[in-house]
Amino acid sequence: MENAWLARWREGRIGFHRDAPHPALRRHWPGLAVPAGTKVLVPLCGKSLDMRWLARQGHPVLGIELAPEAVEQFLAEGGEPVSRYRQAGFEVCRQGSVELWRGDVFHFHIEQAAEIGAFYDRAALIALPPATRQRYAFHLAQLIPPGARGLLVALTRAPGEEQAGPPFHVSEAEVRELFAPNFRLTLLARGEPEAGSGFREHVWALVRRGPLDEA
Ligand SMILES: C[S@@+](CC[C@H](N)C(=O)[O-])C[C@H]1O[C@@H](n2cnc3c(N)ncnc32)[C@H](O)[C@@H]1O
Repeated sequence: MENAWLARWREGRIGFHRDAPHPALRRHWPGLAVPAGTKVLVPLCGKSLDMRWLARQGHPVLGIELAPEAVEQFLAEGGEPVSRYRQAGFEVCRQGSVELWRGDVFHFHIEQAAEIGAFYDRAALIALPPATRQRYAFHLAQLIPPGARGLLVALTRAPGEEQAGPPFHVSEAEVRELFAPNFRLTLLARGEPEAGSGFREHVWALVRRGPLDEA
């Protein structure tokens, strides 16, 4: 069966896309104190302008995205020259200091992740169905070195709507359960319910634990 996200991109059903960098990124990224020059992994990146914002803060960015439309639209909207090559089964497109790896995030492995030192997940975890979220949290932990930090913007749905999705309702308890084995978590902010949808975004800071860093 075709991944439902590919159909969404083909049909232009991308209500999740924002036409400006996410306020939570602008507000909370500086507090993580990730040094400029640190490469930031952006899993399930879509064509998010958050990647350009991160690049402007001096970070090389590595986005991973399944949908060719997302990648091509991002590059076209950037308007800068693009270089393309294939690596490890991915089509990699580089524009300025942003590289987009087109393919399945679960096929992206540690050998390709050598330089990554931080991450940013907005609407990646919550794009995945329950069983896949466990796999994602574990996979992310494999790609991120001890001490690396990241921001996670998750989402809850209005009471009574929790079974719908995507985007999926992911409670605070589930975020803790998924990530606590490998990350230290701090809930930074609980957003207000969005008018109409009732979606609430929650912002978390995560730090990858080292082997001696007890839960
Ligand atoms: C809810 S959107 C969020 C996009 C982006 N983070 C943003 O904030 O606009 C989720 C994205 O994940 C992509 N996606 C879904 N499954 C994926 C997978 N297994 N590997 C890579 N990308 C995937 C979809 O195509 C979609 O663009």
